[in-house]
Amino acid sequence: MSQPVLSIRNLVKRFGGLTAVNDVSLDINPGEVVALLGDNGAGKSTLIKCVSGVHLPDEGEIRFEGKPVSFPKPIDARSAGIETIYQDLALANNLDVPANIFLGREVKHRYLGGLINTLNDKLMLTEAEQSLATLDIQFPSLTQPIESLSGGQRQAVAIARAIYWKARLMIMDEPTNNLGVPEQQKVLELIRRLRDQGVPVILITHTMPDVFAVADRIVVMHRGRKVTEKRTGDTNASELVQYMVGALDDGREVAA
Ligand SMILES: Nc1ncnc2c1ncn2[C@@H]1O[C@H](COP(=O)(O)OP(=O)(O)OP(=O)(O)O)[C@@H](O)[C@H]1O
Repeated sequence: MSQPVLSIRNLVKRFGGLTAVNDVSLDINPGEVVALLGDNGAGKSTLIKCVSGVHLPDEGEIRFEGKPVSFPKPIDARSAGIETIYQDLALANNLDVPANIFLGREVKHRYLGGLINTLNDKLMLTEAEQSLATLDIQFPSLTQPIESLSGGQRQAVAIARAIYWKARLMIMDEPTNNLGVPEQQKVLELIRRLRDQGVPVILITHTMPDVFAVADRIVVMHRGRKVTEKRTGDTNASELVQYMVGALDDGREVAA
C-alpha cells in the first residue's frame, strides 16, 4: 500500500481547560476525499488548523509525505504543499482573477517577488487561464474584480490558485456553504477533479448530501474525539448522525 500523504497521530490541542482535539489519529491517502463531519464545536476546525499551521498542537505528531512536520505559521504549511480554503476564501475582492491566483506568495517566493512584480499582466492572465483550464473552468472574463463573480466562481478561483501553486493536500472548510444548488454541484465536481489529479482533499462539512456525493471516506468527530471512521459505502446518513450526536461511538465500544 502507498504511504499516506498525511498522517496524524494522537493529536491533542487544548485551549485553557478545554480539550478541543483529544487524541485524534487519522491518515489521508493519495487521491482520496475524506469528509470530516461533526456537530458545532466538535473540533473539526481546530484539527485542520493544527495541520494548516494556524495552531501548534500540544501533543501528537503530524507527518506529511512521510516526514514529521511542524508548521508554526500558515505560510509554512502552504510552502510544504498543504493548501487550506476557508469559508472566507481569503480572496482580494477588488482584484481580478489572475491577481488573486498570485496573491500572498510574496513571502514564500521572496526571490520571485521581483519577478512577479515585473510579470506583465498578459503573462499572469495566460498562467491563470491555464490553471483554470486544467479544472475545466470557464469565466466570461478573467479581468473583472472577484467581487463581481458568483460564490461558486470564487471557490473555483481559490481551487485554481491551489492547483497553480501545486498543492499536494487540499483542505476545504464548508466549500458549498451559501451557494445555490447548481454552484454546489460545480464545486463538488471540482473536488472530484482534484482527486482525479491525485490531490487528496479533506472536506469539512455539515452537508450530508455533499458527503455522499464526493467522499471516499468519512471521519466523525464528537467533543474533540474521533468517534468513527467509515468507507462511504459502508454507512448511511442516519448512522452518521448518531455518531455526530454522540449516540454511537466506536471508541466507547472498544473500551467497554
Ligand atoms: N481559538 C480558540 N480559543 C478558545 N477556544 C477555541 C478556539 N477555537 C476553538 N475553540 C473551542 O474549541 C472547541 C472546538 O471548536 P472547533 O471550531 O474546532 O469546532 P468545529 O467542529 O469546527 O465547529 P464548527 O462546525 O462550529 O466550526 C469549541 O468548544 C470551541 O469553542
